[in-house]
Amino acid sequence: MNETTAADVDAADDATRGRDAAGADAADPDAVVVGEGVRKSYGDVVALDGVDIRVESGEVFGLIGPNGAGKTTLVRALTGTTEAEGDLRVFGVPPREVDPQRIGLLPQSFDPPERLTATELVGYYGGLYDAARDAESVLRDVGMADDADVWYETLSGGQKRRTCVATAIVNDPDLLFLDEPTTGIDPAGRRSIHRLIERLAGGGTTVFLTSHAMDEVERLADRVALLRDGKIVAVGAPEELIADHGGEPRLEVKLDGPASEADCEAVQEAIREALSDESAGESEDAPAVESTRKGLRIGGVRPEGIGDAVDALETAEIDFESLAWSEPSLEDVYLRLTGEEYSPRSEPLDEVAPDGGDR
Ligand SMILES: Nc1ncnc2c1ncn2[C@@H]1O[C@H](COP(=O)(O)OP(=O)(O)OP(=O)(O)O)[C@@H](O)[C@H]1O
Repeated sequence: MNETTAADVDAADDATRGRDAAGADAADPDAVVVGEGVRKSYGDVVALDGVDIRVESGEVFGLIGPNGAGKTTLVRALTGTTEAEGDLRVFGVPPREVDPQRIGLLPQSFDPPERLTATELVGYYGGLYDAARDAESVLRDVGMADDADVWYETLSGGQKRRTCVATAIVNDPDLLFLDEPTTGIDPAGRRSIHRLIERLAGGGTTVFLTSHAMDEVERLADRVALLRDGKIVAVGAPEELIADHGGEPRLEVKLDGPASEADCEAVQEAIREALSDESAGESEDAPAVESTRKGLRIGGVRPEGIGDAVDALETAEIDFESLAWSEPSLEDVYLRLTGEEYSPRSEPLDEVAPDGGDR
C-alpha cells in the first residue's frame, strides 16, 4: 500500500505550483518576481489591467508611470499587502508565502512610531526578523550616522525618509521594494541613497524601484517598465527605450523670445540648402525647426552637426544668445509614451558667439 507522507504532499504541492524544494521557480529559475495577467480593481476603478512582469535575480528594475497609473498597487500586490487576480510569484511562491526575511519594503506612505530615535526605530524593525543588521551600520549606509540619536519626530522630511529606507534594509533582504525612496530628500541625500542602491545591487540584491525621478531611474535601473492606466506600455533597458521612443537629439537656440514663423522657415531653408549642397542633389530630410518659448529648436542635430546648424543660423541672420544641445533621455520616453508635454534634458554648451567662432 502506498503511504502518503506530509513530505509527499508538500512535494506535490510544490510541483503544482512549479517550484522546487529550494524555493526557486522551476518554470523560470532566473526570475525573482513574475506576474502574469495581474488585475486589481477598487470598485469601478481598474488599478491594474492585466500586467505581465518579470524581474530577474540581481537586477534593478524600475517602474515608472504617471500618478494613478497603478505602481503602488503593483508593489502592494507583489508584496502580498493587497490581493490581486492573476498569477503572482515571488521566489517561486505566492507573495504571501515568501519568507519575510528575504523581502524588504519601503512603502510610499510609511508612518513609524515617532517617539523613538532613528537607532531605536531601526533596531525595533530589526527585532521583527530572525536575523538583522546592526542599526548603526544601516544608518551609516543611508547617511544618517550623525543623526542616529535624534528622535524620529524631530528629523527633517528627508532624514525621516532615509531612516525609513534603513528600516527596509535592516533584514539584509534578497529582494528590496522601494516605492519612491528619495521623495523629499535633498540632492546629497539622494546621491547617498543612489550609491546605496548600487552597492546593494552589486552585492546581488534584486531591487524593485518605483520613482517619479526619471534621472534616478535612468541612472540606476537595468530595465524599466512604463505603466499607464494599469497596463505596461513599454519595457526594456533605459538605453533601448530611449533609442526606440526618446526622439532625436536637438539644439535649443535661445533668442530674446519665441522665434517667428518666418525665422523658423529661414533656418529650415538654410539647412535644406546646406544639406542639398553636401549630398549633391540627393534628397535628404532637413531637421525640423520649431519655435519654442525661449527661441527655436532644431531637431535631429548630432554633436558633429552643431557647426552646420550654427552656419544655418547665420545664413538666416538669426542673432542668438546661446545654444544648448540636448540628447533624448528617459524623461522624453516617459513624456512621449504618456502623451505629456515634451521637456528635454538640456546640456548647456558654453556661450557661443553668434559668429559661431567661439565654440
Ligand atoms: N485603497 C484604494 N481604494 C480605492 N482606490 C484606490 C486605492 N488605492 C489605489 N486606488 C486607485 O487605484 C489607481 C492606482 O493607484 P496607485 O496608487 O497604484 O497609483 P500610482 O501609480 O502608485 O500613483 P502615484 O504615482 O500617485 O503614487 C488610482 O486610480 C487610485 O485612485
